[in-house]
Amino acid sequence: MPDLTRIPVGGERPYDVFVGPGVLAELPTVTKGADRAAVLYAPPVRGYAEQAAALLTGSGTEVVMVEVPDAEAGKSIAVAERCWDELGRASFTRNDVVVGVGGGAATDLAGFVAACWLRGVRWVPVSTSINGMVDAAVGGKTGVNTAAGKNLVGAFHPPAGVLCATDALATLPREQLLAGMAEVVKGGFIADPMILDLIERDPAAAVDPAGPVLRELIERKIAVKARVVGEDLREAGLREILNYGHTLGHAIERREQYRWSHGHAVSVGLVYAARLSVLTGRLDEATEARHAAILSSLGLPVSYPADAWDELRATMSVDKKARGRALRFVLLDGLAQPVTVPVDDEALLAAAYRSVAA
Ligand SMILES: NC(=O)c1ccc[n+]([C@@H]2O[C@H](COP(=O)([O-])OP(=O)(O)OC[C@H]3O[C@@H](n4cnc5c(N)ncnc54)[C@H](O)[C@@H]3O)[C@@H](O)[C@H]2O)c1
Ligand SMILES: O=C(O)C(=O)C[C@@H](O)[C@H](O)[C@H](O)COP(=O)(O)O
Ligand SMILES: [Zn+2]
Repeated sequence: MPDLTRIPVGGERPYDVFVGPGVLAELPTVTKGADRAAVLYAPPVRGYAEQAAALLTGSGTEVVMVEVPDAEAGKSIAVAERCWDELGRASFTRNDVVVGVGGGAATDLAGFVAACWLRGVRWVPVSTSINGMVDAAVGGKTGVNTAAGKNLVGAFHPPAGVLCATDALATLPREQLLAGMAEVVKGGFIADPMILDLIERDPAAAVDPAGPVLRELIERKIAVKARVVGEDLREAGLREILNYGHTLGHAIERREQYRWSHGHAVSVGLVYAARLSVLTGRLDEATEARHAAILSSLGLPVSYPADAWDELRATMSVDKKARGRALRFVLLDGLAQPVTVPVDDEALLAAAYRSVAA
């Protein structure tokens, strides 16, 4: 029997997240009833996608394999259109299912392809990266990037179930594993401080894919996300807290033309958001200092070039939380007390940037 944890996600279309080694065996159950499955994957996880395909074929499902460009290069309308062509060629119907295998980029794309095909077919992310497991695969936010910015085109389309393949972490490049920890740390600051305690106690154990601490951290962060998206799928309010650190983070990703990983950009964005929380009179400096200390202990970046501010500030204006001309930030009123507030004081925004300016 595989050692799996089940984390339920509520809301109008509830589903389960399964976490653990051997979780792929659940795929035929989660896709039950589909005549066809399109398995979308990027080259680094081809072997894993082939295992998924073999299981589906073995359970009587016809499989179409669709290899997509890796990482952010796959999150484009052009790639999505190629996937829809494949679904058309395979005569995909509303009875069929899209399976996305890989990191957050592959599952964001797969979910978006599924959300649009026939105005919405079932989909299942099989997540193979930390970022994917603790964040991207859970919650039904799907989408692609455009020239205007990150994730600006997409849909809320909850999956039929989520499989977090912790055994796949053995092949995840170390840098990607560490990058994924930025979203885990985010979860600690906005909702579950035990995450921070566990990392501070032993940062090396926290990123050991063979040890129990990383598994606990993954499950804790999934539980945070499950609680939030179960209550507010469409980001009408509460869900915005999951964007802590992302206003600046997304701007950095775009400025770097996605050569920086999402997690690295979010890491800098978290330090910035913490400083802004202090400057707006909300957060104490000790909690602010924990941000950079914890992120640095995991080998994550906490600074960015000083001369980039003007460009980053301009990009932040297309952040999805903005309303009219006003930027809105997720800040902390204290540990695990996130709030979304408008900040229109340009001097304050620039002053907060000095905390990350290298
Ligand atoms: N939808 C959401 O709610 C949400 C949440 C967080 C992040 N995201 C998105 O997720 C993306 C970041 O996800 P990511 O950090 O997983 O990056 P990624 O998907 O780009 O994966 C990073 C790299 O690791 C490779 N990889 C993944 N799993 C592997 C494995 N087991 N073995 C070997 N290689 C493996 C990938 O192919 C890629 O080369 C961003 O596009 C971000 O916007 C979305
Ligand atoms: O699930 C959410 O909601 C999040 O904000 C989680 C983020 O970590 C994630 O990067 C998400 O893709 C960002 O969403 P966006 O709407 O700001 O693009
Ligand atoms: Zn994120």
